[in-house]
Amino acid sequence: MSVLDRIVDDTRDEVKRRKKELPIKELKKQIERRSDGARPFSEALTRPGVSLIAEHKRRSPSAGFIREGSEVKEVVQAYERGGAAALSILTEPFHFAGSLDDLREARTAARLPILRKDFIVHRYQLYEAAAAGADAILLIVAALDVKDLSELLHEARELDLDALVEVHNEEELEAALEIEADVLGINNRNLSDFSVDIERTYELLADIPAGKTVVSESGFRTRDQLDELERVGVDAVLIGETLMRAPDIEAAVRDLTGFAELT
Ligand SMILES: O=P(O)(O)OC[C@@H](O)[C@@H](O)c1c[nH]c2ccccc12
Repeated sequence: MSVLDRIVDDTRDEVKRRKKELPIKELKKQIERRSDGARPFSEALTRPGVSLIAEHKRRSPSAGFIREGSEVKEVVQAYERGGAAALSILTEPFHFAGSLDDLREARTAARLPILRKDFIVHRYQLYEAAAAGADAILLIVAALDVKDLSELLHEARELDLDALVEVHNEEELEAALEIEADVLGINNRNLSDFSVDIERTYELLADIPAGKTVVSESGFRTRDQLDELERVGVDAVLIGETLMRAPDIEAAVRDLTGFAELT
């Protein structure tokens, strides 16, 4: 069984448990009560230059603990000050040590739009995301069949959530285009064996029609790499590990975004 399959199985069990604990109709009430408006996620990615989606990730199956006991507030405020365009908050509990509380905390600590980074397999999770204050959700094509993918994408739109639809190969890209995803994520990391190859982005980019918003995900470290993405027309980049490991997070973000410090 691949790691992805295991995470998806764990997620299905966890969703069953949570649905009993807090029924979807309660989440709907919470969503109605939300007073603060949605923050535009996909718009934030299409500004000039490569937009940075900065990710909060305490641990990962490939790297183990990255920043143990990380304080969300501290990290996301450094991301915002450094010039990130949006936040990605890992909420998966068992393999990434994240939670929806992390997302809620990010929401109050910073003003940037937020992506709920998780393994979405059930509509319940969309309602959870909206209730916790997410502006966007991740849909991983490798984890879903086309019918579920399409239903989740449409239901997300009804909830005013943007969807980042993640692909890793041609076949997955075709599925994402078939369901008319607007925001496509090319994951350079293979979720079955964790190997990372940034070339993946350049290979798949050639088959993406004009008008789509493209995000390149995983494995980035330097400004030069981002310049190259900008040159070929990629809209945004998603970076986690490099930033979470940085001793001075704000400075690391500035180095990548070229965002000048105000004096
Ligand atoms: O930490 P990195 O190499 O900068 O990668 C970030 C992000 O792309 C990665 O965390 C990711 C991409 N797709 C995912 C799906 C689930 C969990 C995590 C991910």
